[in-house]
Amino acid sequence: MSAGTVPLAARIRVDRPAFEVAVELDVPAGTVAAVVGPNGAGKSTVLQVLAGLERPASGEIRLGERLLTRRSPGAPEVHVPVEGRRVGLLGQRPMLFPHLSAADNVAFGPRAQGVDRRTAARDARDWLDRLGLADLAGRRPQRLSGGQAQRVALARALAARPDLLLLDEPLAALDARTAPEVRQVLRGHLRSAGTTAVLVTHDVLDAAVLADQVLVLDRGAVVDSGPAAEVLAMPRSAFGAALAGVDLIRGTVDAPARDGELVRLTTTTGRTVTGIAVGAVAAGEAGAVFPPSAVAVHVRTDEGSARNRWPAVVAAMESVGAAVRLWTAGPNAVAADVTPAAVAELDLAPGRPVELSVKATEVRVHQR
Ligand SMILES: Nc1ncnc2c1ncn2[C@@H]1O[C@H](COP(=O)(O)OP(=O)(O)OP(=O)(O)O)[C@@H](O)[C@H]1O
Repeated sequence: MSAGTVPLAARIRVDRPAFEVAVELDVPAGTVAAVVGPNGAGKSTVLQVLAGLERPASGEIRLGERLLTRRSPGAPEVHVPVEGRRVGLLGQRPMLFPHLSAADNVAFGPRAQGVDRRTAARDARDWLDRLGLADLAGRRPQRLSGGQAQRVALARALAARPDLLLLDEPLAALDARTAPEVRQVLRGHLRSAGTTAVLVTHDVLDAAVLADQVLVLDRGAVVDSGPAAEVLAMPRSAFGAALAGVDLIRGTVDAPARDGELVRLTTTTGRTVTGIAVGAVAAGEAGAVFPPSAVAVHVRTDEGSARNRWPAVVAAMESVGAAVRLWTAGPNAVAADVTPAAVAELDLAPGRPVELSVKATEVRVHQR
């Protein structure tokens, strides 16, 4: 962590036509928080408010010792304007100045802050060098590839030495070959320089590779949050489970269990799921998580109730690599991976009644 690295603490409420966006964010100095969630959940709204482009209905934003925003009854309003916040923003598109070279684009921020021309030029070269772009310093943006331009944009954002870096889908516009390369550059920088950052992404890989903590936003509310590894391994929300590529069934546990013991939960529709307790599980709400590859699909027999065997109806199917992923219909829908041969043999298609089974040893029951 560099000496100037500071933590972010934000509590904000923003009114939107359909709902209120209410988020509390605590990002320790030098760490990265990823904000994920369905379209329209309020992710960009959070970044807009952090950047100072929009005032919240109420709330407070602190960056280290500095109070950037305050709107609360009885206290004078504080709103540090965008240019005074020391907050950098990297969006999907690089938005470089077309008439300036890569180096001049990077030097622009420091120059605007009053840094002398020679120092700004030297710093710009240093940043380009660090991001592996030294050879491209003299190039204009139209002669850069998408990945190179995005790295220049990152250098430009960093050269202004922001206390907080906001990343809004920074890799979304890059092709499948370039995105991993820029992701690595970003990761290297975020780890070594220890920049405090908030990242909005739709890509689970970004969250897994770049983030220390993950917040899942749905209709403006935080429905899950915690260390990235935990949120992805043991999601609490349907969106988090879909993002992590696992099945999640929520229900209630009535007999507590210790770590590693078998424990049973019952859903609101009366289905029971048995799995292995992860940590101590108390009576009350819990989630059962398992990979789609652990779900076996059978022809429906309606033969009683073996453990973790449920009737279901196929709702949708899609090829995923060499497997076929199917989703079942209704509440507690699950995804199951089957072979193309099984699809033919069981005559699987949307609308088809089937039976699903999962071994209890493949199910993890958690109460994060
Ligand atoms: N300036 C605005 N004024 C009023 N409503 C807005 C404004 N910006 C966005 N909204 C609405 O607020 C809600 C949240 O939008 P927001 O862009 O924050 O979501 P998001 O999670 O970033 O979505 P996406 O993943 O599609 O980018 C949406 O319903 C959107 O239509």
